[in-house]
Amino acid sequence: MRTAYSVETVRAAERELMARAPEGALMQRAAAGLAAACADVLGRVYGSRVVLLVGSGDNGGDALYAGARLARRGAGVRAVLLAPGRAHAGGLAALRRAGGSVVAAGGAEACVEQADLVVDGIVGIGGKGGLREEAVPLAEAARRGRGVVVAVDLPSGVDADTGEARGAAVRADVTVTFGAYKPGLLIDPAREYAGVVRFVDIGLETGGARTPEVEALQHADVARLLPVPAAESDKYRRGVVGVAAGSARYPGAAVLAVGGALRGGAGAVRYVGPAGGAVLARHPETLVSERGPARAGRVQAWVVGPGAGDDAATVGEVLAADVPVLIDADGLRLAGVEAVRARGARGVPTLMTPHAGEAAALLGVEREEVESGRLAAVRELAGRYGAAVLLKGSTTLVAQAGGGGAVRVNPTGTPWLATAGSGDVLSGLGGSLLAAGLSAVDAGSAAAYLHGLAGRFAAEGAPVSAEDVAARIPEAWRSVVRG
Ligand SMILES: NC(=O)C1=CN([C@@H]2O[C@H](COP(=O)(O)OP(=O)(O)OC[C@H]3O[C@@H](n4cnc5c(N)ncnc54)[C@H](O)[C@@H]3O)[C@@H](O)[C@H]2O)[C@@H](O)CC1
Ligand SMILES: [K+]
Repeated sequence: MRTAYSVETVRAAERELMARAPEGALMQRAAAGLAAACADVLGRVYGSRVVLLVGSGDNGGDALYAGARLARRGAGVRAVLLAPGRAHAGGLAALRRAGGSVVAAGGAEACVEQADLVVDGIVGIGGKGGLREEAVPLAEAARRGRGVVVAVDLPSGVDADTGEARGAAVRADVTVTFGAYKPGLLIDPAREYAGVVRFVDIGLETGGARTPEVEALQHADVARLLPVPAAESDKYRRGVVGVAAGSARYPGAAVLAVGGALRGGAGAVRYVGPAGGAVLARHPETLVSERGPARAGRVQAWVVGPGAGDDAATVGEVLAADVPVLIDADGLRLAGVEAVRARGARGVPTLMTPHAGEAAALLGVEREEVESGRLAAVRELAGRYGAAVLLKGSTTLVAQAGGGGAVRVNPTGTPWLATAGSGDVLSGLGGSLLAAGLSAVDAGSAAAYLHGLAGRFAAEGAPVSAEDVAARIPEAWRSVVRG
């Protein structure tokens, strides 16, 4: 599990460690890790041109000390001080002792453009808002220039806690982060500014009583969650998932949701709705019922909503059931807050799976607001509905019912998944995992993980259809289980 902690938590852990470690030790550990990462990206340090963008805090101090290390190895290191009177004194002295120099911020763009390596030490976790005016031309020059941009701790200008990038920010190729991941390094849009993230252990202890703000499952975590049939399992013991989806107008949504459900570990898929013919033609193993959800026979979980059109009655019937329910697409619009909250009060799990547009409609805000503040949006929705919420997107997030605790972020997504019907497959897959007995958050995050991997396998650099994604789920499953 990869965990990310809020700035407040990181600061508390730092204070604890600083009380035990020798003066300045943490910054030296950070600088040593940073310098090693810079040397890696440079390949050859001797004779290289390095420019440090240095702000007024310890983030700039890290850059200066790392710059001193590179200068001692023969790099030509120049520091651009954005707040000349307030640059880290010890770091600056170290850089000068090592033969580095300082250039004035005004007119430093050309120097930045020509560098082999630009180190962004403008701000770290102490940053507020986007880049300040004087830093913007330098960040732009770094992006235009020929060199590699390495951000110290996080790209300056992005919000460490939320993943927001509301103003101008540095675009890094590599971010070297210290002690703990910060949520902004895992959540878009900030994640995109970070490039490849490298972690440097400085001895920070974030485990124990400290709750991560965000966590990302990895292969081994997902492998532990996936259901494995026992010798005595029959299809009913493995769980039956009901899919109430599709309409005369959108039969395809039903076919795709069933396709996802069949590959999600439930023992059987029961389909209810007007697209039974289309479903059977594509998936003959489906149990098709002509009757509504309440009389369709036993299921251990329901998926409702994909392609449902305006069929509020079916959604209402599914929500009344005392088994876990995954609500997607049209179902999200048709499910009243009270009906969903009542399920929470009865102790039956609900997982809602909106994309940003659907989440925006439910929250009554603009889509852009959800996209730029994904973490806040997913927590807010999970709070309002008292349900687990999976917010789809380039970095899919899953919040537990109520919106508190650690939010899961899915690391396997690919932009190729932004294709029609891909969400229907995800809903079936998630519902199947619910039926197999996973909690709403586990089912949602394992489904997103497998779905992302399947999307990557299907795409391999080319466009994919939702059916391709569904077909590659078994391969994703195998790759997760084999580790
Ligand atoms: N505290 C520790 O134990 C360690 C801290 N380290 C480094 O220290 C950083 C945190 O240092 P600080 O607390 O000094 O904070 P920062 O270096 O992030 O920045 C704080 C300074 O930047 C100014 N500032 C705020 N927002 C700004 C903006 N948008 N544009 C320009 N300037 C802005 C503030 O006025 C303040 O002077 C970490 O990110 C990490 O790089 C590392 O050395 C590891 C150890
Ligand atoms: K930085």
